[in-house]
Amino acid sequence: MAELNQVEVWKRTKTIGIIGLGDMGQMYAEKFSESGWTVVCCDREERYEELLECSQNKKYTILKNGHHVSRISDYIIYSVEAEIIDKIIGLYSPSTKVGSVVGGQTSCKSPEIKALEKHLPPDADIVSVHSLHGPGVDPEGQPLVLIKHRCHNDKSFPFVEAVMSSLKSKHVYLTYEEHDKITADTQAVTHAAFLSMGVAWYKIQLYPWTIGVNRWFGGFENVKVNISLRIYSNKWHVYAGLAITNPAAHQQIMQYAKSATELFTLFAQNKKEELTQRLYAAKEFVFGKQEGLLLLDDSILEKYSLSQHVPQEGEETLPNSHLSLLAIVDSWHQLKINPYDHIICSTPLFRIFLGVTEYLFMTPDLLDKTIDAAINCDAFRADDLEFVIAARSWSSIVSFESYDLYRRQFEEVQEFFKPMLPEANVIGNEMIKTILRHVDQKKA
Ligand SMILES: NC(=O)C1=CN([C@@H]2O[C@H](COP(=O)(O)OP(=O)(O)OC[C@H]3O[C@@H](n4cnc5c(N)ncnc54)[C@H](OP(=O)(O)O)[C@@H]3O)[C@@H](O)[C@H]2O)C=CC1
Ligand SMILES: O=C(O)C(=O)Cc1ccc(O)cc1
Repeated sequence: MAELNQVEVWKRTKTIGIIGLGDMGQMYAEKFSESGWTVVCCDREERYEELLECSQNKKYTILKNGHHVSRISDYIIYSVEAEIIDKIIGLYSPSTKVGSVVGGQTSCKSPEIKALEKHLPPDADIVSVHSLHGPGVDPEGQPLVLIKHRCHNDKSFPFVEAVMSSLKSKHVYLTYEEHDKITADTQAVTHAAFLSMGVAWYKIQLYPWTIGVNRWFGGFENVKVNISLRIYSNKWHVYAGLAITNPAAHQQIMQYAKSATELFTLFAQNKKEELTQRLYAAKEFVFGKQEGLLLLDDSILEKYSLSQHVPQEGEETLPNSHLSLLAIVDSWHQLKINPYDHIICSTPLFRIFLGVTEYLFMTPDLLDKTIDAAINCDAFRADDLEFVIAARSWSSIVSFESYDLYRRQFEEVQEFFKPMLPEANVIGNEMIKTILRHVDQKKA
């Protein structure tokens, strides 16, 4: 990190440029300018007047387009859709200020780095970043990946670090290859699981929180519903981009669908012994060396329900087969991934997903009860079947690299849940805050 004096000099003399003033770009513009940096930004030129209008009380300046931003900025961040990153970098690169540093904020780094190498003038340095959380989460303490890719000037990297320190995030230093491998393991599969739950509920036309305590009730189910709806309240391109552009993610998502299919087949064939052996082997591989307190427990999640129903005495919740959670642990085992290795570079959603699977596998008797429910209780069979079909369908869409189908499937489900999204976001935010606080306390 640079000396304080040096940072103050940079703050007075350097300009930060942001191309793409969507959710993430806007968050960066606000945080950097609030910390005293000079920030200029733009979105598509058609939005210039509108953005000028609504940025009147802001500390950052709106410019007409990426050429205007690029020619005066010392650090330029491209914060646009992953699908168009090559095109946009190609468009504005000729205007890059001589000797500046350039990077991007897309969620998968190989295409971004390739585009920067291909289009930037050779005097520009390349440092890319990735905040591992959505725009609604406070960046303080969250992982922020910094990729020092090409630095002729030894001040370039400390300069970018100084800018980024405005976010108060935890800096994680990786190469772009390491970044993409890890985020395929963490983000892409996590999203595949919750996206598949959403499709399954949509296909059976069920708002899971509306059917009383009989099914989809309790802490686990709150996590599934809240996180799934949280993903569907975001923009489709964020999830499509990070899954489709990352080749490592294709393999992971395919394995997740395969694990879900194979476990479901064991349920349907009544093969309890085989199922038990397979899940215990996965448990040993993933959680065998875990000691100490669990990341999460069911009781802290119980209050975050979208349901208005107050449980009455004598009302019992049927045990769920938790296929979506069994399948993730099985796929970690099949791919020999230790999810704890990635916690340093993980998103809140991944930590929550790991927390609930850990709870399921490590709480005495819970896994056995779940296996028993999967084999002997058919209350969730139809839902599980829809889940398997949904997981396979997402896996095909991603491996065929179809942005169009991804968008159509995502938006169909988004439309179904639309009336509940604002409320789900409020509850989901509270749940995430509590969980993160809880996980931090346990880690401490
Ligand atoms: N949202 C999240 O949770 C996170 C997202 N990311 C990544 O950050 C990037 C941005 O995401 P996010 O902010 O959520 O997405 P948004 O869609 O909110 O923002 C992207 C913005 O870039 C604009 N844009 C498109 N073309 C141009 C152009 N030629 N010049 C200037 N602006 C342009 C888009 O306009 P238009 O909509 O009209 O196309 C849009 O406003 C993505 O690559 C995403 O993967 C990273 C971490 C978290
Ligand atoms: O936490 C998650 O997985 C999210 O859904 C938010 C998100 C989306 C894209 C990113 O590149 C980083 C974070």
